[in-house]
Amino acid sequence: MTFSSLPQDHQRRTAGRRADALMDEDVAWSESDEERDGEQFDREDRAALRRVAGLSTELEDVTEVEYRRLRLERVVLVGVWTSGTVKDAENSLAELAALAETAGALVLDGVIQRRDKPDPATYIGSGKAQELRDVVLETGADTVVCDGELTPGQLIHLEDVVKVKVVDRTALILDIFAQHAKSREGKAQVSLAQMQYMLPRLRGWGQSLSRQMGGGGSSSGGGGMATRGPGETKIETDRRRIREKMAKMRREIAEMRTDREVKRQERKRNRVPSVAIAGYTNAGKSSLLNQLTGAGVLVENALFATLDPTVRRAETPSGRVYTLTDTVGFVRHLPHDLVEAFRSTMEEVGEADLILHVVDGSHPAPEEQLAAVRSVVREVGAHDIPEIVVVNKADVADELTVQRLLRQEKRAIAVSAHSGLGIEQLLAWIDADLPRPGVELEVLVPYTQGALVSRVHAEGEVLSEEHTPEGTLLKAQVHQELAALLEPYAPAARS
Ligand SMILES: Nc1nc2c(ncn2[C@@H]2O[C@H](COP(=O)(O)OP(=O)(O)OP(=O)(O)O)[C@@H](O)[C@H]2O)c(=O)[nH]1
Ligand SMILES: [Mg+2]
Repeated sequence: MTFSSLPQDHQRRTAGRRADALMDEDVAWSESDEERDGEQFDREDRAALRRVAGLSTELEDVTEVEYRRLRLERVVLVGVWTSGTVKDAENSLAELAALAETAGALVLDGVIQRRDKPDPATYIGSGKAQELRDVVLETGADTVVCDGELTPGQLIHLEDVVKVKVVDRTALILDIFAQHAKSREGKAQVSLAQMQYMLPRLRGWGQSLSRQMGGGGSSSGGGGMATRGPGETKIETDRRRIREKMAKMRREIAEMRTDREVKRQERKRNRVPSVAIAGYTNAGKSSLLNQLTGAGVLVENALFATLDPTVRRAETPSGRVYTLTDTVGFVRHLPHDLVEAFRSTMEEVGEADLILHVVDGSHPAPEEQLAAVRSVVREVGAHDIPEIVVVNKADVADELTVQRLLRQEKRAIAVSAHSGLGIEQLLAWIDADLPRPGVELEVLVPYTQGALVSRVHAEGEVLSEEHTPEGTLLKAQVHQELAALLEPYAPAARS
């Protein structure tokens, strides 16, 4: 069953509105109990009611639990503007629109209400909620998306007023992640976050359901519809099953993590420096990875195109080898459950030697994006890792914005992952910022040990190289392990 098909609160639906909508009344409905009670419905209401087919209060499989999936819906956006300028509020709603479209919805309209804080009962004020109902009717929307995380109560109450499905930003982001996750680990992480989100809301919706189904004040005397709601016991059972499922999921994720951990440890042991590409969603992280390494990672003008970290081997202009990791994009108000679920993935960022923080220079509010990313990066404990701010899309960005960012950020560079502008310099910066290997030595490596020389090039930093009759005379900085291997070739005088 899907919760999205829960009956709207039709008992309390007043008639009279839009009598014209009844002109093409569906015959099936003219025979319903409610109709005989003299109630009339809007076309949207009827459509919503009709979706009830197959409604079951039984949770067959908790993984099937739906939490208002948002796909191919016709949506109206609504935001509460509490602080900042009107421009900020509009940007936020524009981002919500991009998110909704990424989830596969069609955005019909968007409204913002100026308030000190969201209404505790209905998110927007009750008067505005009525206006929103009108917008819903005018546009023929079947879903309202709120630009925030709503309490279970707010979701229910607002649904009561607008009479269509209401979802919040968190559910929307979870939905996009669910659609985009490809790896087993990614899918499991999203599922876990969805269940976490669902848990408190299950109760709310359960109550709503029982109120609707057994609800008082029904003119049909409470005999027509089910008189028994799913009841607390039923909800408790569902919640327990979800919790069990979550525990199992956590164990599975922990196992999958081990595998990746092993690989990461291996890279660490081999002293391969790692560079993580982090940044706001759609900033051009994957494009940059492709530009820097020639990898064919999926690039899409959609939010959260990348959900699984991709690791690529790369080489600096001077020949040092490092790994470059593409990561999940960030977004403002990333649901906390999701941050938790993706913690292991984000730890890739947390353990990097250098972070390339990509920001879309053509975005109206790049500073906000930088701040949003940093707040999550802090959460995974990656705050003291050196960072290069990569102002991307310089080919289309406003020159003044780019200059402003370059001024504000300590170590920032303007590039275009498309045209290649600035990439050469960025590569040089990466080279310079990679951790220096610890041991400086001078060795004379016989030509029979060519492999060792190659390793010095790849893993260390060659300061000078000379080909003598006896072998390669190298002055280089290398890590401990390599230094030990080179030990036999150090001229006795110097060791
Ligand atoms: N004009 C311009 N567009 C760019 C540039 N780099 C990336 N884009 C576009 O920006 C969009 C997002 O690029 P991606 O590389 O997928 O961005 P991402 O940061 O990996 O996004 P997610 O994985 O969704 O978080 C795509 O439409 C790219 O073509 C650039 O330098 N200039
Ligand atoms: Mg990407």
